[in-house]
Amino acid sequence: MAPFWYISRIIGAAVAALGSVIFIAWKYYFFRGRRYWPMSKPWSTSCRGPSLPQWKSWWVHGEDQSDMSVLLKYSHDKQILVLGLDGAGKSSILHCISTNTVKYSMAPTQGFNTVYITVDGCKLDFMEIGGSQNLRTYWNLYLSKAQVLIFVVDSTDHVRMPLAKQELHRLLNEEPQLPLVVLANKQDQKKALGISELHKELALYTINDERKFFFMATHITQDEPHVPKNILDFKELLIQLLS
Ligand SMILES: Nc1nc2c(ncn2[C@@H]2O[C@H](COP(=O)(O)OP(=O)(O)OP(=O)(O)O)[C@@H](O)[C@H]2O)c(=O)[nH]1
Ligand SMILES: [Mg+2]
Repeated sequence: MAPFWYISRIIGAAVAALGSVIFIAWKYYFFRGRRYWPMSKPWSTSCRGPSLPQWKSWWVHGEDQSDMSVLLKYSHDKQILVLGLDGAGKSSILHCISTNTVKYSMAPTQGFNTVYITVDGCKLDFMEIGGSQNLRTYWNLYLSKAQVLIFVVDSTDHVRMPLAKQELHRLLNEEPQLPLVVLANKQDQKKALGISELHKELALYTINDERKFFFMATHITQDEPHVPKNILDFKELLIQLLS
């Protein structure tokens, strides 16, 4: 009986050890291909999965809102919502403007992706929500807290242009006053639609006069050693718009 008990203890320990190894391997596999910029960087946070972002500066969550110091703490932050279909280039653009380096994002944003920049003591918080179909249902939830909506379009995606238009106008109907910047991205590509074509395809002529509206061509090419001028212009526009 004793050897059997001894062997069963050894098997039990082996199964536990194997379980740990499988768990570690699974964690490694799950996080290895993430699109998010490393968590160690102070300007970036991100989250996976279906849970909604708990972004403190996005709304004063879980704090006593009657306390004026709390309100003051967040009053200088500007929230910028970055949306657009999957693959449009949202993460790549955010990386570029927050780090001043050019690098394509490596994997689709599975949840949300936040970065910030500080300009003259004012913090600009960017929140990208992934553009895949399941995440688009969350887009509306963040509109009311945003000071500006950036909508990024892949200018080469002719097939999904009607879908991009539909999603954009759905958002615009929700917030008729919210300032809007549409970025016609991937303009480095030969098959990219031009600005006037996109203006028509996206029915941007229907945007009402009450809304502040800007339409810009952008591209990020990894071959270029420096941040493209169009991205710097976009950053400057945002600073002007929010100051
Ligand atoms: N040629 C070209 N490719 C670009 C440009 N911007 C982004 N890309 C490419 O498009 C891919 C998708 O870009 P992302 O930044 O991940 O797109 P996204 O909008 O964040 O996509 P989701 O996170 O899935 O919603 C990148 O991996 C790049 O390969 C651009 O201006 N020009
Ligand atoms: Mg992304």
